[in-house]
Amino acid sequence: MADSLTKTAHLIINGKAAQLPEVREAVTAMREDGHDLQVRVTWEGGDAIRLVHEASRQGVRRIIAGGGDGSVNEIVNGLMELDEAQRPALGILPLGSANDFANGVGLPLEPHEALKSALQGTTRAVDVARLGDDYFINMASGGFGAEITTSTPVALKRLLGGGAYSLMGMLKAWRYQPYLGRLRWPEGELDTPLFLLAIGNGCQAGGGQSLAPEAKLDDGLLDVLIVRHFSSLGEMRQVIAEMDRIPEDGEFVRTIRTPELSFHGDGAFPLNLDGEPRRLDSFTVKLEPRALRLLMPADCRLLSSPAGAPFEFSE
Ligand SMILES: Nc1ncnc2c1ncn2[C@@H]1O[C@H](COP(=O)(O)OP(=O)(O)OP(=O)(O)O)[C@@H](O)[C@H]1O
Ligand SMILES: [Mg+2]
Repeated sequence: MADSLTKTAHLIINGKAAQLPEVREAVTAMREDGHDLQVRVTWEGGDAIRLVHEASRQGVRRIIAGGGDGSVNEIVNGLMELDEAQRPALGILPLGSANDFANGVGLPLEPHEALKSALQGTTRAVDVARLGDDYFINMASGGFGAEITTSTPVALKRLLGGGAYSLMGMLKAWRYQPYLGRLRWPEGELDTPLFLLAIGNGCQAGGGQSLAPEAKLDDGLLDVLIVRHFSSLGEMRQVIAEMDRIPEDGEFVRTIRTPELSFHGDGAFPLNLDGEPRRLDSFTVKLEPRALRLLMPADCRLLSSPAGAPFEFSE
């Protein structure tokens, strides 16, 4: 254990956040505690993946992602390109504006606590979702969910918070159209005009919106939220009421749990992977069960079984 604490960990940090005094202080404090923590800074998108590969070639077994959900997503993609046996464990130093994944997992947000938890915490194998060649660890949100998580998070907050009248006006002004397509999963299918689709490995997106409140990171299942298109204020009130309790089979809101889900649409469907925007006609999301070891506090609420094990080097 003492031996493992002296081994190198890499903090790969978004250049935007690298000079924050509290980050410097946290790194210094961890080094004073005896951790061999090296820092790598990104300049632009794509750097983090390259730095993950470099770290892995140097035999680094722990990588800490310093940044927001986009940085975590990029580092997860870098890690998933590596063979599972060589794949370093992932810790998170949340430095984004939303930090939906870190918040959902319940990771400490204060830099010193976050680094401490990453370097001294337990490691747990968690599922990672894959869509084509892209991985995501937290959530894919589609339809209105994708529009709002990229452009106007305020709108989703209004929907969930009950500001129906203003939202309905806004949707009309946008000439809001439903997304047509068919959802398929191993146990069923659904052909319905969609308002919002959320595919959760983690539980929240869009800056704290709990779209998959029951999601677990290690259950081999995606928690899918399907919200059917609505066209009147009365229907919207019903949607809002249902979003409040997220039923399994409501009039507009439906939830399913599945290891795999595909969507075949009539046109380009806006989709957001961990906050990164895409437009796709059709796609399939599959889980890679327990493919990544996450460094986290032992009592994480997103795990289906409670106890974690202290980080051990496998070599
Ligand atoms: N030095 C840099 N300056 C600006 N952008 C960068 C830099 N390095 C990397 N990036 C890009 O910034 C993107 C977003 O960063 P990140 O997710 O860390 O912050 P954020 O968007 O503020 O966080 P959140 O998604 O939690 O709100 C990354 O995916 C990466 O492509
Ligand atoms: Mg799950």
